[in-house]
Amino acid sequence: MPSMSANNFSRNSYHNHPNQTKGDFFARKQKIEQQRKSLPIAAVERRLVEEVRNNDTLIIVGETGSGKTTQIPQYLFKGGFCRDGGIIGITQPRRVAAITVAKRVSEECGVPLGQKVGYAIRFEDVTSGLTKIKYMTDGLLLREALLDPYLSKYSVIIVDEAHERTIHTDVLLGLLKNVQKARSKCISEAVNTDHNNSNNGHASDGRIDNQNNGILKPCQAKKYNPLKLIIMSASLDARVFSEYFGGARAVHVQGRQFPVDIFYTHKPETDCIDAALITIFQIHLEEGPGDILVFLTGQEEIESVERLIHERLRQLPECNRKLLTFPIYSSLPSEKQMKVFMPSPAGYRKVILATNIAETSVTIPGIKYVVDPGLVKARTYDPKMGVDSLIIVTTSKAQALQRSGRAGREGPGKCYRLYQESFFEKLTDSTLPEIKRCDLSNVVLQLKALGIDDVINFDFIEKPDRTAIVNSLWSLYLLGAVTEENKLSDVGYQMAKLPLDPVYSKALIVASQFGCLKEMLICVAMLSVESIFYAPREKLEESRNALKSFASPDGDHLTLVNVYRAADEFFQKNNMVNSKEKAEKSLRKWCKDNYINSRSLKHARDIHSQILRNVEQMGLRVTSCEDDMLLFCRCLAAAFFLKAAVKQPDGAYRVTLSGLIVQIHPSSVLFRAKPECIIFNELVHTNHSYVRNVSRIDYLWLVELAPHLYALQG
Ligand SMILES: Nc1ncnc2c1ncn2[C@@H]1O[C@H](COP(=O)(O)OP(=O)(O)OP(=O)(O)O)[C@@H](O)[C@H]1O
Repeated sequence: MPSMSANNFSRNSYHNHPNQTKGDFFARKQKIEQQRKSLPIAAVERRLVEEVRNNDTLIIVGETGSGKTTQIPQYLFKGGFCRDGGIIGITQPRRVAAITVAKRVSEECGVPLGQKVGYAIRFEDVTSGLTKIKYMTDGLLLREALLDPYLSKYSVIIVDEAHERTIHTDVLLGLLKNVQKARSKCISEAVNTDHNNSNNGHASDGRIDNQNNGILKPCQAKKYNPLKLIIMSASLDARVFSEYFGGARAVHVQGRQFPVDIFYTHKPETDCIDAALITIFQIHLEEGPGDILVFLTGQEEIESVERLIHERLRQLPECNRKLLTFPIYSSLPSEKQMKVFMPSPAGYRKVILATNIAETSVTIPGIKYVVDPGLVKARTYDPKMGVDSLIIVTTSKAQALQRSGRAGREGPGKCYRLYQESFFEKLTDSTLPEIKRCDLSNVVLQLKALGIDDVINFDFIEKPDRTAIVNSLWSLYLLGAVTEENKLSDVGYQMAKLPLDPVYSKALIVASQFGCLKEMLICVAMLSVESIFYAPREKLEESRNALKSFASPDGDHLTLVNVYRAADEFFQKNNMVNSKEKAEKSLRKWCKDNYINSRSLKHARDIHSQILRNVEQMGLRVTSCEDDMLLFCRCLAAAFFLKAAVKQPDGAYRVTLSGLIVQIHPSSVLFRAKPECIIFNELVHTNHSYVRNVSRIDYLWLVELAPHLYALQG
């Protein structure tokens, strides 16, 4: 093992715009005021507001930490952009950023969160009638467009961190371009519109009047102001966005608040984990105070680095052990995620072990050092096989820049890149847009529901792979969402209304016909959250035993239903004799005793209530199949027939549609039972192809219940 001093870094000074006045000794409010004033963006407040006034679309590129996300919405509010009742909406690619930035801005404005400043993410809306500055995920705004195609309540929409090019951002850009055109046209032409049609382009049942491939009809001129659109990032290629928006103006905000020194290694590193550990300890033992943020590829890597840090700490003298670790990754319960934002106790140094969830937008107080091995786990999708793979790839330059930008937000910072400078030069400028590497069924369904029938010719900023679109259309057709004429069917329209993946939406519709919607609602809610079961490495045996008490011989779906019902029964019993708070506290203890992730369960309960409301509004029949498990398993086959697999002589499984050979994931209750035929919800590729969330079915049910696919296969 290399010694702790093995990492040698060459220094590459990065930026120097020191402006470190920080009112440590003032009261918090004064300190915040001071901080705001010292942000580079504060110097150009007036100019920026003018630019927005003069341009309907504006691209703003400014260094990380310069104040774009937190300040621009406040400047625009002050500049009168909400005067006519309009809202300023800011989209973020990640939930954690939407939440934490909204919290910060509400604090800066001195108002409780959810009033003037709020946030909305899927299944969580912290806004009110008073909200004027609304942070949200890009996916959420996309769903809002389904109900309100003109996004009429917004006067300004800011697409932040556009360089990330998430699938939702790309689709949003196309929609926003459309909305903007329609709203401007309303004003300039003041066309003679049908004043009786108060639903603005929606047919009487709420559907978009789809005459012209989603191009919105000019609407009542008096009703809308033009939509101001701002595209923002620290690291985007302004030219691409400007061209897409017909030569939109781009402005660059110069300067950063604090410098970040970048260091590279002299030699290539062969073991990234070891190199990261060495660097963490170098910083801890040799550098001044300040917390450390380390970028790792996933939960497993984070857990092993955390374990190794604790092992190495034990070898150090007592006085050097004041180092605390905090993990953050997407499936971590959010109360644990939020712990990274708490200040470290006096005398201690915090090490945050993060995936790229902490890469953009967020400010983690106390971070002075960033350790960046230059790797990221990226999702890729093979449309032919229907396989989602998570593979480790090198970051782009844009990602490296974002990562280093997490330091230097409260004072000068340092970023240690665990690769050579020559390697950095070879990195691609930006990451491959998600739309080019993801399953598109959900997007295609949403676009169709928005009236865009010809998805292939939709004005994407960058066209997705044609095969991927065609395959998504094929799956939607098999699910009954799209007709043979390539139109959205009634079922498809119902599916698009639900905030779920198309297969899950379809499962709810099928279950109402089978008479087991109560069970399917639970099942879908539980499948929509990550990591219901909690299996700490040191208590694997105990957690497995706990799982056995809920396990159903029919598979993971009924096991999830059993967990949910047991928890609900426990809660209801307690709630009869105790207050709700006490009953919730007991439920958390029950979860802990049963190795269940209480936050995920709570999330599932919330999702359950929301989708229950949704299906009731849609008029679906919510009944239970009681003890008729056979009926429920048949329903699973009817709902999830697109993902079925048959056992092979060697115990592996052959996926019926693609022919791919897969294994049942060890976390499944059917891992050992190995039934003849299964349906599953998830196919992941790590070192093997695994299927997760698996249930036992009879192959003949597929032929009977999905004849359009299986009768042909014989
Ligand atoms: N939660 C917070 N706690 C303390 N300071 C904060 C917080 N959020 C923001 N700040 C301060 O405000 C500055 C500007 O943050 P902001 O997110 O607006 O920058 P940005 O230009 O959008 O950066 P990025 O491109 O990295 O998203 C930060 O550098 C930091 O000094």
